[in-house]
Amino acid sequence: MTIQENYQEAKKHYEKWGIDVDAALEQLKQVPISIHCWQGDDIGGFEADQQELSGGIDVTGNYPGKATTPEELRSDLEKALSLIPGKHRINLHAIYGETDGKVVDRDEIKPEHFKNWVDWAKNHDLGLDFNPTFFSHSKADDGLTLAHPDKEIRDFWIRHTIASRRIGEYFGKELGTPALTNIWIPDGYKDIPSDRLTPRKRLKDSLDEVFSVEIDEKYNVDAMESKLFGIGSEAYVVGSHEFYMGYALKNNKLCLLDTGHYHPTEVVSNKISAMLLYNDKLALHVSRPVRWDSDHVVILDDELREIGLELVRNDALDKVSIGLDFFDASINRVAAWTIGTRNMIKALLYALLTPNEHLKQLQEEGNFTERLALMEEFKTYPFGAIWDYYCEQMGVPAKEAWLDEVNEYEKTVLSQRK
Ligand SMILES: C[C@H](O)[C@H](O)[C@@H](O)C(=O)CO
Ligand SMILES: [Mn+2]
Repeated sequence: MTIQENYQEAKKHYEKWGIDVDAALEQLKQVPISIHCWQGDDIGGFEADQQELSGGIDVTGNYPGKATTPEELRSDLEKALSLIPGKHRINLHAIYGETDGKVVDRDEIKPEHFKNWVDWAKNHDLGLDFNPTFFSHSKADDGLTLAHPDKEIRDFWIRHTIASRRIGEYFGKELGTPALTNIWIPDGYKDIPSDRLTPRKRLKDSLDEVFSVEIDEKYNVDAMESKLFGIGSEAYVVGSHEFYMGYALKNNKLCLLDTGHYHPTEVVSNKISAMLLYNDKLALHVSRPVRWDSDHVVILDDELREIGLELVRNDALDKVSIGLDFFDASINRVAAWTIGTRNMIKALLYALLTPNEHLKQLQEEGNFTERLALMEEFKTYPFGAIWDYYCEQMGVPAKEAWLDEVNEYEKTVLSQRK
C-alpha cells in the first residue's frame, strides 16, 4: 500500500470519532516551532574572543562535524529544515553575531552583526527569535549577571539585554514577524544563601531598567525563563519560577517555561492551563531532562504528548510560542535537530487527532473508565500513517527516509570538516 492509500484507510478510523483529519493537517501547518541554532555547534557561537561554555549548562559528546562558522551552521540548519515538515523559526543567541573577526563586547552588539542571519532568514522564509547571552563571558565568571552585587557588572548586562531587545526589534521589522527575545540568566549560588531577597531585588531593578526602554511588541516580544538549579547554582537560583511569574504578570511580559527547569516530578504540561488563565501568552523551551536538566534530544514521550494535548485541547496554539532547547554532541547534530523537531510536530499532530471534546465530556460526566480506556486506545490508532502522509504532502521524507539524507550529508559535508 502507498502512503496515500494508508492515509485514506487511517483517516476512516479518526473520522468515526468526528475528527476532520485534513483540517487537522491544515492547522498543523500553521504552527511554527522555534528551532534553536545552538544544537548545531554545542553553544559555541562566533564571538572573536570565544570563551569556554559556562553558566551551569553543559554539552557532552564529541561527534565529528560540528559547525564552526556561520556558513556551516546555516548550511546544517538548511539540511535539517529540509527534513522537517512545515514553516518554522530559528532561535539565535547573542554569541552568534558576525563581526568580521573584530572583538565586540556583548554590550556593543548591534543589528548589523546579525544582517547575514536576516538575509538568510528572508531567503528561506523563516522568522527569527533571539536571546541575550549571559554565560561564557568573563563578567559572568562568578555566576552572577543582572543580579550581581557590583553595579558596574549589572549595568554591563543591562546594556547587553537592551542591545539584544533592539536586535529582536530589528528581526521583527525586517522579517514581518515579531521576535521573541528570551532572557535567561544563570544567577544563583552553589550553597545555601544567607540572603535570598537582596539578589532578587537587584534582578527586579535590573529588569525594570531593561524594560524602561520601550519596544513595540509588533516587532519584539520579551520573555523570561526561570530555572530551579544549575551546575554551580544548586542551592539557589535568583530567577526562580515564582520570581518571573510575578514579574511577568505585573509587567505584561511572557514567562518562558523550560521543561527541564522544574523539580523532577513537576511537569510543564500541568502548568500551561493554570498560567494561561492569568497570562495571555506563554513561551516554551521543550527539552528532555534525564535525571537533571540534561537537555537531551526531545523524544515522543508521555510528557511531550501531554504538552501537545494541553496546547490543542485548550485552544492555545496561538497563545504559546513553542521553542526547543536541547544540545547533544554525542550524535549527528543535524539528526538531533531533525529527531527533536519532528517529534514536537508529531506530538501536536497526535493531539489534533484526539477526540478532545468527547474526552472532556466524559470527564464532566464522571466517566473515568471510558476516559482512560479511550485515551489508551488512541495511542495505537494509525497515527503513523497520517504522519507519513503529512511529511509527503509537505515535501519532506516520510518515516526514517530522512536518515539516508543525513548520512549522505555527513559523508559529503560534515566528515570533510576539520
Ligand atoms: C542556551 C539556552 O539559552 C539555555 O539552554 C537556557 O535556555 C537554559 O535552558 C539554561 O538551562
Ligand atoms: Mn531553556
